[in-house]
Amino acid sequence: MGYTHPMTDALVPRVEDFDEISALLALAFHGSPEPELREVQRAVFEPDRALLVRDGGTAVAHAGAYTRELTVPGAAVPAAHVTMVGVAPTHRRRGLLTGLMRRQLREVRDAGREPVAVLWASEGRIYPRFGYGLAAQHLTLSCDTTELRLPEPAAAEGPLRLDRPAAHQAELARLYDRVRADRPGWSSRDERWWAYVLADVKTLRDGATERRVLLHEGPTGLDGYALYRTKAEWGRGGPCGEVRVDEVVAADPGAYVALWRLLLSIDLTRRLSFGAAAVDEPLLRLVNEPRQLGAHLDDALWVRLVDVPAALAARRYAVDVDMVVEVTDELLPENAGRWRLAGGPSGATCGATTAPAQLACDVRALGELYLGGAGLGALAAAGRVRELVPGTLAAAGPAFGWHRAPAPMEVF
Ligand SMILES: CC(=O)SCCNC(=O)CCNC(=O)[C@H](O)C(C)(C)COP(=O)(O)OP(=O)(O)OC[C@H]1O[C@@H](n2cnc3c(N)ncnc32)[C@H](O)[C@@H]1OP(=O)(O)O
Repeated sequence: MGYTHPMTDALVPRVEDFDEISALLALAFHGSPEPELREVQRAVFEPDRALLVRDGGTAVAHAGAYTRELTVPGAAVPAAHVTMVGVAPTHRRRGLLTGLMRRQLREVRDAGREPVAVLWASEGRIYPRFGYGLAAQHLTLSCDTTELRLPEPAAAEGPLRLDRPAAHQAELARLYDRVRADRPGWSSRDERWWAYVLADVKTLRDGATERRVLLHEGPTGLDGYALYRTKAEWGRGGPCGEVRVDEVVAADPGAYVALWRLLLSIDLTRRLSFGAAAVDEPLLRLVNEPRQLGAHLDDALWVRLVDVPAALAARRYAVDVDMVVEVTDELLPENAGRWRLAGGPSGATCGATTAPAQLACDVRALGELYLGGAGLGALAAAGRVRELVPGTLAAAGPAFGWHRAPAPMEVF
């Protein structure tokens, strides 16, 4: 049986189809189906949220979603975490992805539970056409640690312990949840997600050690942890090993510095890499030579407002804002029209209005602004937001910002 139109032909797979989906994604991402990784991914797979296209019985296109919360400025909102998107090389550029994205967004919208969708894109050019805007960037650090010093501690730093991460899952989860509340871009992690995050697939270690957790004890218990591994290397000048940091979570500045002090000075290592640094990572404000952090800017989260008024009302705003915005949305026409947003640091409302608009933009620009990481002024300067009433940008710009930059953690 061949396919005719992916909007109608995409099926909701069964859990038993996972191996086939996994093989399709390995094909699309140029990997080989790897049994240990497959089991880790199977544990978080949500078949009832997935869409699978078959051609003559063979899986040729897939898109999935995870049910998680996303921290946004001042709140956490249910968000469809879109994932595992792939089309077989033999079936690309025939509109399969377009059909899957349209159907997925329609289903999320009609279910009415998640006002936004969020994803990591393999390539930035794929998702804007579906209304996704680049809402969060991140830094990858590649440092020569011999060039970096941290300030001496003002007071004695708490004790540090090293252990196997899995032995501390519940403690890590409690701390993560405490810190997550104030970090737009972090996603909720239930037990399954913690198992996913802590899984340490051997074939993905690239010659490095197993993953370790570094724990910092504050006066009232655990207040910081780092997940990392090391890789031994020897050169003509002697040891030149590498520290590979996956995650640093600290509820207290003292814990943060203590963790980094150890990570930056592990014996026999000379380099450190960290792929999940925030654009406003405190380390940039601590080291004596920020340039030597070797920071590289990358795109991270792409956000799509699925229900514009519900999404805009769900986040908070840095300062009071009251304005009317005219929105266009080709894929979800319910979002198009004029919306009055009235909000501030303690909450917001948003509803349809016939009042004249002060700003105009497409739904993608709103996705870009949603986590507080993109400037309204920058979008206006790019011609992507139009100021219809002079003065609106200056008044509304600060409202859409936030005191912390959005900073995603794991790639999902
Ligand atoms: C959230 C995630 O999982 S991100 C991971 C995405 N997956 C991958 O990168 C794996 C490898 N790539 C693929 O599997 C496929 O190429 C996909 C999924 C990116 C695209 O699937 P397709 O079915 O070929 O997309 P489709 O035919 O619907 O293309 C729609 C439009 O997007 C464009 N487009 C799609 N993918 C790309 C791309 N990678 N680069 C540039 N343009 C692209 C097409 O040219 C087309 O444009 P047009 O409408 O102007 O003709």
